[in-house]
Amino acid sequence: MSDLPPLREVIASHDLRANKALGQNFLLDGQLLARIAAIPGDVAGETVYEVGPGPGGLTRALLEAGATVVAIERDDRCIAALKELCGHFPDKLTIRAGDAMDSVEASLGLGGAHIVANLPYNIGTALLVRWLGGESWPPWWKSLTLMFQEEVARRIVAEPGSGAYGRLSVLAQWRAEARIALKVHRSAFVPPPKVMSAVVHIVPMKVPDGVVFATLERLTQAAFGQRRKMLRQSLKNLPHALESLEMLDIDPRRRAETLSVQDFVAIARAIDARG
Ligand SMILES: C[S@@+](CC[C@H](N)C(=O)[O-])C[C@H]1O[C@@H](n2cnc3c(N)ncnc32)[C@H](O)[C@@H]1O
Repeated sequence: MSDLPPLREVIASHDLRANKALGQNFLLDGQLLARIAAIPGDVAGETVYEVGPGPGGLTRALLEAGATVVAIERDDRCIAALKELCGHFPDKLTIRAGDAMDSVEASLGLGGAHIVANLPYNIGTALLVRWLGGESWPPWWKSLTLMFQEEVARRIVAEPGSGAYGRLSVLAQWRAEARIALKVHRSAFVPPPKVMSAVVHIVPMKVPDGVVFATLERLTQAAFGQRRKMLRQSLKNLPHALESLEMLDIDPRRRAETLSVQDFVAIARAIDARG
């Protein structure tokens, strides 16, 4: 929208100096923001839930792509700036002031929404695990398009045998498809963070039968909590785990990082069948 003030002007007029404690690293490059907004596909007519809109750069890009946006922001200084944006997109933007960690998303009427966020790094992983968790699948969201530190993004999409493969890889990949959609150089942010970033795109897939999320969570926590140890050691306190390995013919001398996502699913299913 041509009559929108430049983001730098919004930041100056609302005195939005970046607050480190809130993980504030803003994106101001319109072309880059449009590329991120396009990652979920065509969002025209779709609802997008955005966490941490800040001065509203990504929010603008999503609105310009035709989405209806519900955004939650914790920093009151940003709320006034975002309210101005509402005036440019009547009925298309809803701003919630509050903490995304406390937000009861089910009450926001977000069913079928895409989640798109340049996340504050301190809460990114916790929110991701929450969105990936839950017994009901497919989830209420249609896709996740989330900015992480590149190292975390690599863990989410990692394959077995790599150093990055771990609990987050299994939780993200057992019933969803995860890929790195875009790498973002640290210099694209104001102020630049110390490390590089990447946008991960996650789409739900069919859930494997007979597996409970909580079991998979306990299993991956135990297995990767002591990732250098053999499974017979790391899983010895998890009820039914060692019998399940035996039943599945998985060598208990193996280490967690050598098991595929399907192996973890099979072990969790066998534990649940016994429990
Ligand atoms: C990395 S900045 C991204 C800002 C903007 N989306 C952009 O791309 O320029 C993260 C934003 O999340 C907000 N934030 C931090 N913790 C939050 C929380 N718990 N709930 C909601 N928003 C939060 C910050 O105030 C900040 O605006």
